[in-house]
Amino acid sequence: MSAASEPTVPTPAQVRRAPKVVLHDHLDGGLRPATVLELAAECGHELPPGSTERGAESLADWFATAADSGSLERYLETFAHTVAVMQTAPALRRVAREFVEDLLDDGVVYAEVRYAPELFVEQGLSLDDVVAAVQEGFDEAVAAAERGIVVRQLLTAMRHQARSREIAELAVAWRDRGVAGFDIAGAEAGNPPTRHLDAFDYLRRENAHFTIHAGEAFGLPSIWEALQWCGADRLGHGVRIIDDITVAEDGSVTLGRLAAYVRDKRIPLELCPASNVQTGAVASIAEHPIGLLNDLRFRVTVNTDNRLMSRTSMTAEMCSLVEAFGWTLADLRRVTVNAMKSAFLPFDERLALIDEVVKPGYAALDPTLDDAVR
Ligand SMILES: O=c1[nH]cnc2c1ncn2[C@H]1C[C@H](O)[C@@H](CO)O1
Ligand SMILES: [Zn+2]
Repeated sequence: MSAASEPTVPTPAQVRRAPKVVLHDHLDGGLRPATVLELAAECGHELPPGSTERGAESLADWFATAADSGSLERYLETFAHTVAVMQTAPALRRVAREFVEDLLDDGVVYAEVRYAPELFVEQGLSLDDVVAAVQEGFDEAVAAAERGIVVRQLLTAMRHQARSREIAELAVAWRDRGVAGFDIAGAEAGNPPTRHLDAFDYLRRENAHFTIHAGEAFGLPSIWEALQWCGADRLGHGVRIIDDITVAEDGSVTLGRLAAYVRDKRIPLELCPASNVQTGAVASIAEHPIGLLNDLRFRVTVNTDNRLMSRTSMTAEMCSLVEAFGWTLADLRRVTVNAMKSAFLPFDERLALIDEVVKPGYAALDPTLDDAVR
């Protein structure tokens, strides 16, 4: 559904050029396959059998196929091969720099990039060293870019581990040096958000921002805990909120109390369609709740999650939504403005990006686009 009077169904070329905002994109899920090969050779990491001989294309296939597992746990196993090659400062810097170069190529104008610093200390880096190396890589790419892009880090704690308070403190220590917030990730079942209440309490006392992976591989209780016990600003995925929405045969829709709360409070949903299909959270893009959630005016945002594992990009995600749901340029603009409104950036900076970058970028694609953004 579109707010424009004459809906414009965008072409893939228009989608590529459209300004994009990504709030949920993992650093260790977005390496270039060729870089994985080179870094693995440098550090002696053994990749899946045959990868080195068959080259980057074949390694890309391996990641996408192995991640296409129908289970979050098996999807996450593929990260062993990216995490292993990111254990030095030069490797982290390179991965971070290339990550931003690829975002630029994809038309992204604002990105929050997350990763778990605790995973990169196997060879002696401190947590501070890790954050500094990633920031250097981002800064290099931003400085070299031909157009503007704003990039921030989100520091993730692994939910099955016990370092969340420490990582939360790290996020606060780096808050004025490129880190915009905090997150927890990893296997959701058996590791509820309330395991990390101490970290979340601390962050709230520090007036800091955080999102929580919730409602991806586990359902409503996880979303409820993330919001009502932990105080999350946003939901990483949150797709299972659909379980609290009933559509009757006549098409009328009833929201349960939690779904109503999420919509009433404008809680941003960091939806990642391609990733959800791979982990089995949804059966197909066409059946993804994002179509209904967008129609019902939840605060929907579109994200990639892991570009390598899900063989995706913001352009690809948006094109798949245009194809599956007939989304127009006005729909793409709405989710982009939604994402920018939901960013962990100061209000004036968010507003400036919406007014000076996002809206003019869409107007350049279609000057007739209705100016009223829902
Ligand atoms: O979609 C996800 N759900 C839960 N955990 C995830 C997802 N994508 C990546 N991760 C994990 C694997 C990474 O090593 C970690 C930090 O980026 O976060
Ligand atoms: Zn994720």
